[in-house]
Amino acid sequence: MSLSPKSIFVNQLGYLTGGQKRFWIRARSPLPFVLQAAGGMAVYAGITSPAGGDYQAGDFSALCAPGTYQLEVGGSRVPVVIRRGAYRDVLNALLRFFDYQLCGVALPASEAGPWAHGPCHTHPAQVLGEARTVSCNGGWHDAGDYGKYTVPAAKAVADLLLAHECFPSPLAECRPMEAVHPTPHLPPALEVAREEVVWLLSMQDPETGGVYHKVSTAAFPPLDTRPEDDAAPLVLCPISYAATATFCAAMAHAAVVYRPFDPALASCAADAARRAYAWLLRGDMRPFRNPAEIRTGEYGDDELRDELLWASCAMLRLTGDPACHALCEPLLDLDLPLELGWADVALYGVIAYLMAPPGATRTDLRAKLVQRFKSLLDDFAALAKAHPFGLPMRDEDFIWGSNMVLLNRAMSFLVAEALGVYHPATRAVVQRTVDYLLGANPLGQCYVTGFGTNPVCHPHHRPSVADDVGDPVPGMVAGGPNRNLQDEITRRKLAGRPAMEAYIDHQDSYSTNEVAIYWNSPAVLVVAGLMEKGER
Ligand SMILES: OC[C@H]1CNC[C@@H](O)[C@@H]1O[C@@H]1O[C@H](CO)[C@@H](O[C@@H]2O[C@H](CO)[C@@H](O)[C@H](O)[C@H]2O)[C@H](O)[C@H]1O
Ligand SMILES: [Ca+2]
Ligand SMILES: [Zn+2]
Repeated sequence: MSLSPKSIFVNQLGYLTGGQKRFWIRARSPLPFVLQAAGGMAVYAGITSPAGGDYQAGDFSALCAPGTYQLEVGGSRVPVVIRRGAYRDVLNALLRFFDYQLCGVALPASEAGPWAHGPCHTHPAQVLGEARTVSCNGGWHDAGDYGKYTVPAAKAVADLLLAHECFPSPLAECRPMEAVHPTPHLPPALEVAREEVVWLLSMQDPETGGVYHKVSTAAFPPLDTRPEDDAAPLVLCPISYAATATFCAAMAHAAVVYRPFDPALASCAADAARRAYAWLLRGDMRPFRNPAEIRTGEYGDDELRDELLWASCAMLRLTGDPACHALCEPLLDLDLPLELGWADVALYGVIAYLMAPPGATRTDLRAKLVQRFKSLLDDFAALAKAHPFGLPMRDEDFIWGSNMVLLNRAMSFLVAEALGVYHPATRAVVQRTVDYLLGANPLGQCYVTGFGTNPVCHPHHRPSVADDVGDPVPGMVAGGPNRNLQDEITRRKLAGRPAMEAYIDHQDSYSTNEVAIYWNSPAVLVVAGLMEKGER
């Protein structure tokens, strides 16, 4: 049977010498395969085995010698690389993406290369419905738009702080855009995240401790608007429960992590967290809805007990205060979905509880949470076992931001292991996730801009569309397949496609091809974690 090279799916950045190495083909029956070293000598041979659906998988983990090989299967050949540090460059780019998203600062060509731009959105924002203005520039643009939203920012910050806490050494090799960060420079993930922490602090109302939901223009500007040309008035949208709770959690987390590196910032964050927590205990759990005159992203969320759970556990970790524990207990008893999303955040709460000083927590409750964490991973492992590409995903999980759903699940395994909760499936799930993200998927698509033999070239990302640079900003994770076809171009072009193929590399496909800070943030942790487990 002859195969087109387009039916052979590999991790397009390569494989770590000591790691698990697998490729996939679209074929119904097993096929022999050979790996040839430069010069054509066959150095490894095997036969594929059924992976589920129309897919076969070939495993060549036993081949560890670094090199560039030709994989020959079904009469076609594709290059395969095995090398130490195969993911070092992409990790660096995934982290530098946050610097490219910086708002209010000029990105010099010395750091940003051709994607340099002037300062943007430096004007103050008007508090909706009031004459008052607030200066809340800085921080990161959320995604392909220029809005800055507290709730997803909190996830992105938490992920980068957890990445630093769990895997500091792979991240130590990254190089943020130092020229745009103040001195003293911090470990890379903390250096990058500090900008968002400082911006978040500006989103808290000094009077009440409540936190504004977002700052944006009233509507999304046209796609070909450069950052520095987006001059429409900025509006600060009302304080919300979700913003205040996720802010509280992220600030409490930052207060712990930055203490040894930037004690002044840590103490500001601790104080802000306390005031936000006090607001929560007074505030009513009202979901945020966009005001009538505002048409940018809403980040609405009707279930807010998980945000209170996350805030309470993060405050417990920061303060050890038994009053926080009293609030954590009933919330931890609820059957809230253990996720790391922007709306479902309960697993951040469980992680914070398990990272709290043992003396501040109950041993039996810790044991119960470890058990719940383990069974969550068991469920993910069962999904991965049944999935042709070994992913902890069902078809219904391929939604808007499906790459984040997948990365969050891989992140769950890695953070669990960092907390001493081991699972036999961790290494395989994490490797398969990175293989999928970097090209081993039914579209042969590498979902990170600037990387792979088939990278994302046309992301829904205003700076990349508006500039006169051919290639998009590098290191951005695209949202990925979304079987719900939620934009006009996917409805027109992708009707009936299988879930994993409901993606199009087109700038107008905001529901499959946008980028977002909270899609890159789990990718930073997962790739760093894989490097930690393999060898760099
Ligand atoms: O596209 C990324 C963001 C760009 N900035 C504006 C934001 O509003 C936008 O966020 C996305 O906004 C989408 C539309 O509100 C969100 O999509 C929703 O995501 C839900 C799952 O989180 C799905 O169940 C639901 O069908 C889908 O509409 C998605 O999560 C969320 O990441
Ligand atoms: Ca929620
Ligand atoms: Zn800006």
